[in-house]
Amino acid sequence: MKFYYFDVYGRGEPVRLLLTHAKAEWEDVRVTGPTWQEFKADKDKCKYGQIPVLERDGKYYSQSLAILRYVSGLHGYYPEDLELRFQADELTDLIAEDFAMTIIKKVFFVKDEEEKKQEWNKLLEEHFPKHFGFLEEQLKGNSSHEFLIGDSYTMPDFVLLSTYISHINHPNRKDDLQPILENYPLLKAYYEARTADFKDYLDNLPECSG
Ligand SMILES: N[C@@H](CCC(=O)N[C@@H](CS)C(=O)NCC(=O)O)C(=O)O
Repeated sequence: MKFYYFDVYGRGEPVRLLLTHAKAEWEDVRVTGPTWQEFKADKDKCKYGQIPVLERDGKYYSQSLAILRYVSGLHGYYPEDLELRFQADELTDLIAEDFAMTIIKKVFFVKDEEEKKQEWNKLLEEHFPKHFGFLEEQLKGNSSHEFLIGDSYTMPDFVLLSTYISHINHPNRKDDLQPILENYPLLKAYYEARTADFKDYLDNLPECSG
């Protein structure tokens, strides 16, 4: 398998984490400049002119969350039970779209520095406490408290872990976010335990802006 994405965490990191945890055979292809223009123009590989794209056995797959579901199914992280599968989908959409993409849209895509600062402060006051609260409740309601669903990794765990890399422990953002996390003890313990599972990966992780 080859996973094509820019040299950022963004929409690609959950898939990278999942394939790493699964010990899958895969190549992390970080597309840049001229390679990107060439790849984007190739409609057989990059159907929608956007990445992430997954290549497997000569086929190309698009859309980050569809790819995530696909590799989750391949590697046993997508529950068979319909109710649990719904929970996995629900949490994945909540974390990937409502929690993480909102941060990107409200802050990273804003060009004006003053406006960016104001939006970031608003996220610190409202967005992070709200989403940390949702996640704390989910962990509280799960008998193991160690994972989002059941007692082992499922798809949304990789999405949540990727928020730690992109935001909560990111050198540019952790001083603002870690004090807020102190109010959510189960979530804090979750991040500590889960990142410990990825120690080697995290020690060798390329530093990206987000
Ligand atoms: N809904 C798509 C969105 C993909 C997307 O917006 N990709 C961005 C990078 S995060 C991209 O390829 N941007 C370059 C471009 O559109 O030319 C997904 O989730 O995969």
